[in-house]
Amino acid sequence: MARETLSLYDTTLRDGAQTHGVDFSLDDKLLIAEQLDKLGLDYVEAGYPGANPIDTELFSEDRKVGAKVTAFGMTKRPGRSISNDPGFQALLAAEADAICLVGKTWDFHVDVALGITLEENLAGIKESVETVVASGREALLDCEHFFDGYKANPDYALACAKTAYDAGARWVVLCDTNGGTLPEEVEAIVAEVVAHIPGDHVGIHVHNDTDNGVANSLAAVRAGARQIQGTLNGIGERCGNANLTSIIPTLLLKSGYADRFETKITPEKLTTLTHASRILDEMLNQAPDRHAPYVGEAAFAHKGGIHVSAVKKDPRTYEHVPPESVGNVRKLLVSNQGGRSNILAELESIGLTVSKDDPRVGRLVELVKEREAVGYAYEAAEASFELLARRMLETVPQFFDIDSFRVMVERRHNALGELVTISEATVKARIDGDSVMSVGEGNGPINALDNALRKDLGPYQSYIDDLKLVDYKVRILTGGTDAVTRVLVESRDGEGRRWFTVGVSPNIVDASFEALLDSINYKLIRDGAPAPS
Ligand SMILES: CC(=O)SCCNC(=O)CCNC(=O)[C@H](O)C(C)(C)COP(=O)(O)OP(=O)(O)OC[C@H]1O[C@@H](n2cnc3c(N)ncnc32)[C@H](O)[C@@H]1OP(=O)(O)O
Ligand SMILES: CC(=O)C(=O)O
Repeated sequence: MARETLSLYDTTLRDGAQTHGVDFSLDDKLLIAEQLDKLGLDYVEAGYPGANPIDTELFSEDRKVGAKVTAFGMTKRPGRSISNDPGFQALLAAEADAICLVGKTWDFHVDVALGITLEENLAGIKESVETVVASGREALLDCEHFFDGYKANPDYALACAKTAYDAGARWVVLCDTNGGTLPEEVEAIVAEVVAHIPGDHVGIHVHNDTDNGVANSLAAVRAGARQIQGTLNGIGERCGNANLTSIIPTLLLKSGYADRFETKITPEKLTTLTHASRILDEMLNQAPDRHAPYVGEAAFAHKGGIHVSAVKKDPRTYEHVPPESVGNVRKLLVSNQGGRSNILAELESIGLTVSKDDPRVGRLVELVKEREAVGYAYEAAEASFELLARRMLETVPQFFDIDSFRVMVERRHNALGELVTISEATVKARIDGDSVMSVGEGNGPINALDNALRKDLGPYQSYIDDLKLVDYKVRILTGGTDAVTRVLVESRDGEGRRWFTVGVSPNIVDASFEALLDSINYKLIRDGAPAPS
């Protein structure tokens, strides 16, 4: 049976820009638009020309990509002609393939927000859509608050949508603007709309205020809508928009959708999904959501020993889709929830071949469990696990020894009379028989200690010159006087490789020092530094 076409419309760069804490530069927008285009979206709504200088500049040039570049704006201002409406003129001046207008469809909003009659609003929608069509661009109408409007006054909400369709809108998009509608309501209302407007002209745009953004979009498709609007990672106003990063793989990989519909996203393009999702986070300078469906780091991470044992036999035992189909990877975690299978899988991934029956594997499992019981967390610190395993399974060089360290924090007035806090650290190391003393300063005691430790490692210095401490996390594990501190350190080198190490101690400086030492030793081993003579 021939599959029906579904149109995918991305509004990361417009509704996503309305996310609390998100500000895109022009370059950010161009980079994300490129990713969306690679992924195979039909429309990229790139912004709101006239609303701010970045969006106006973006639409001042022809930014041709495969997807239809769409400019967003509102229907004409009440009481003004279009020629006398600067906002509408900015839209018409935009270099865009399509123009998406937002129009009021809830009688309450027409009354309260616009303060005009219901007829005036209908006339505004008609004239606005007709003007876009006459300009040679494809027109879409985002029917703002459609579902709330339909519940309050179905005839009027439908009349607004129908007016836009009759005026030539390619898509009439039903919006759950306040995000409070539930899937069963969406399904019932969309089914009623498609009795009046053909489904292949009806779209859905929902917000996630009841955590039903994805479910509502799929409900609309089941009821007959054929365009879905959403954003990468579900960013957007308030609780976000429908998450395309979840919707897209669901459409391509799940029966009931994959066998009924086709989109421009091929299985090959789908493998760029995880990358696109992470690039957006990187750009927004935020940690990716580890637990995000399909693309999160934990989406295919198996921790329970029973799971790992079965996944090694056949991944389908605990995975609903293959991770590689969305460009993600499987992770088999080492932790106190694991057994021999977890450890063997991790050893294999770091290139250590050990037989399943080797007694050292059992000892390593026990050691991991003992250390996790006192606060270590190896699933988050794979480099520290690798050091632990290598030390048990092979001979690891002792590159240097630390004889002692001292850290000092002093608060005092400087020569200008200002109150300043100074941190200084001294580290005494023995390297190849030589004693080396280094002093470091920093913006805090750990930074000073890190600087001192990495200042002079003699013959090993060139191996760690490009090592950078990029993240540092502290967690107090038990309360009261018995509290221990766990420190997780993320390091990166000049080749962009990242690794995580852990230290645990009742003393935060000691815990940090242990994690820093692991990080340096890991780098020396990975880069093949020679053992001291
Ligand atoms: C559901 C959505 O996400 S819609 C998109 C929301 N996104 C944004 O608002 C981001 C970009 N917006 C902006 O930069 C500004 O709001 C602008 C440039 C569009 C308008 O700025 P201003 O002219 O200062 O107006 P302001 O933002 O204060 O108020 C919006 C005006 O548009 C009117 N309006 C709102 N929706 C519509 C509509 N669909 N059609 C016509 N007019 C509308 C409002 O009644 C209000 O008019 P009023 O000032 O006469 O009361
Ligand atoms: C248009 C839009 O973003 C909304 O109604 O939610």
